[in-house]
Amino acid sequence: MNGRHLRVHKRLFESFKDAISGFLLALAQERNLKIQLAAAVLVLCFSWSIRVSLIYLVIIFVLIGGVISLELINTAVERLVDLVTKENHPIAKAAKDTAAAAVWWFSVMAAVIFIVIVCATLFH
Ligand SMILES: Nc1ncnc2c1ncn2[C@@H]1O[C@H](COP(=O)(O)OP(=O)(O)OP(=O)(O)O)[C@@H](O)[C@H]1O
Repeated sequence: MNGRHLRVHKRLFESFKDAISGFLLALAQERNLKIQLAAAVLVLCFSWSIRVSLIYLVIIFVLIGGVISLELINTAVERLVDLVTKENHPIAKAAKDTAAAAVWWFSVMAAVIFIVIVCATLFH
């Protein structure tokens, strides 16, 4: 392996390390993220117990990934807003509330899709 390849691998490894430490920091600081991860474990256990099909399981993993990813982006927006201003500002509020709305929308849609999957599995 030459020097250029080693550098590329090192950079890749560093960015994985940064992403994992960002995730662990958010997990330590955000109650919502802990709740969502706990809910994800329950959803996966329940899905396994009713023997959902492989394709439904893949969809459930995508939905869980979507909720967690959006929560992490929401957390990043909150941090950025807090960095920009400590004051009460309507635009700061709009930014935080809009980011929170993104999580809310995806979570509601994920819950609806999960209910459809459960019904389709139990009553097909
Ligand atoms: N600088 C600000 N100016 C105006 N309103 C703000 C400001 N910071 C926060 N808020 C309001 O307070 C709410 C809670 O903000 P906070 O930063 O405490 O997020 P949070 O409670 O950690 O949110 P979440 O539960 O989504 O993690 C925001 O959604 C927003 O409506």
